[in-house]
Amino acid sequence: MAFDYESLIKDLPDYPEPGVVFKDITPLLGDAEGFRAVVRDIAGHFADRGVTKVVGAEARGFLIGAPVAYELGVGFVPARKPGKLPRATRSEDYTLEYGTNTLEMHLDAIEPGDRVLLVDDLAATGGTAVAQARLVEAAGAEMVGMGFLMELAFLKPREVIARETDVEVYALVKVD
Ligand SMILES: O=P(O)(O)OC[C@H]1O[C@H](OP(=O)(O)OP(=O)(O)O)[C@H](O)[C@@H]1O
Ligand SMILES: Nc1ncnc2[nH]cnc12
Repeated sequence: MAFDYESLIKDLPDYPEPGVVFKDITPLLGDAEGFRAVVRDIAGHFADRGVTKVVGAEARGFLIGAPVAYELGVGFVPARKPGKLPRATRSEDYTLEYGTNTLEMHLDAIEPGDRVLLVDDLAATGGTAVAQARLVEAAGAEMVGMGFLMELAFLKPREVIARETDVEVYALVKVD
């Protein structure tokens, strides 16, 4: 039977600002069986796509993206908030449900010919995913898919992502 992810994702109304219902995944991450199921489900879904790198955004994208990369047997590339990566970077600005931000990636982290899977805990507006897709494409590599634990479907992230790239978007939990 499929794991009941939703029972371990807690809703916090009006966090971090009024009107936003924050999805807290820390109970799921803290559950050995649930955490392993998330990682194996996303990695298994993309296992036969020739992925050579997994990209994940600071901070929650690291928590799921890095173990998915390990499970797939490929490298992990961090997309970080400004000023955190020590060498030359590319950067992209983006908007999200509660503000704006910038993500940076090392110039040499991804090469032409790489086949990249993006992994994150959640797609809300889709802005964070689009910023990462732009960084991957600017490096001359190919996006092969996006895997999320959760999709806030009412914010229509798939529409925003589809304007940028036609890769498959896979989400374990859909919130309408
Ligand atoms: O689809 P979007 O509207 O772009 O939102 C999704 C992003 O928002 C959250 O990260 P956040 O920027 O809050 O940073 P954190 O992981 O450091 O908490 C989440 O982990 C996703 O990366
Ligand atoms: N509602 C939400 N809950 C948790 N993380 C988020 N990132 C963007 N929107 C979010």
